[in-house]
Amino acid sequence: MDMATVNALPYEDFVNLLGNVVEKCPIITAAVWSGRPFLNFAALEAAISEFIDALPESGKEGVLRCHPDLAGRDLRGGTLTRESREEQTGAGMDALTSAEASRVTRLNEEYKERFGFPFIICARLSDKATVLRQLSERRRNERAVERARAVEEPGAQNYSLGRLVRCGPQERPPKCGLYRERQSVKSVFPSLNRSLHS
Ligand SMILES: NC(=O)N[C@H]1NC(=O)NC1=O
Repeated sequence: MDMATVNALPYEDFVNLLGNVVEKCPIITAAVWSGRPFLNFAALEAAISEFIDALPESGKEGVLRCHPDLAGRDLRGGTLTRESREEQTGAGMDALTSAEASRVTRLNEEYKERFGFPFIICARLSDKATVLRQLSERRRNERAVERARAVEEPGAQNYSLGRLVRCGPQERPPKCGLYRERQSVKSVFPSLNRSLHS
């Protein structure tokens, strides 16, 4: 989908399509909608980043809290968003041994107890060894350090912004962040085109 199409989307379609670019935080998409028209992909990406960066620390922590635990009850109970399920299963979170699952659960609880928000990692860029190692290491960070680390963590990846919106020919793929990193647009464009014009 190109930027002209994105810019022309009515509010409802804009939020229906891009509302989960930051996991379960459609308010971010609803807020940046008023920034249309976006000159290019980078401008849309920047608007999302700037909204998150402008949040008070409590707001940033709220965005972090909207993310499901890795290998948590949402995965076990089948209540993850489709995108989170793809990400977590892609990192092997559904294929842990019972010892690994117990360790992830314990470390997740310890992490949340210390920081007040869940451990966040870009599962798409990780495997279960990376998840276990980072969870074990990062739980010892200072709070402010870890909050910044979590916010900057390459996107906990639903439909990536780059997957929904085609960068211009000269544009670089978006930086990672809490929203989903670039994917190949072709892989979803036809279906999105169908969904928008169904
Ligand atoms: N806790 C956490 O990182 N969850 C997210 N990460 C990711 O890539 N998908 C998720 O569900």
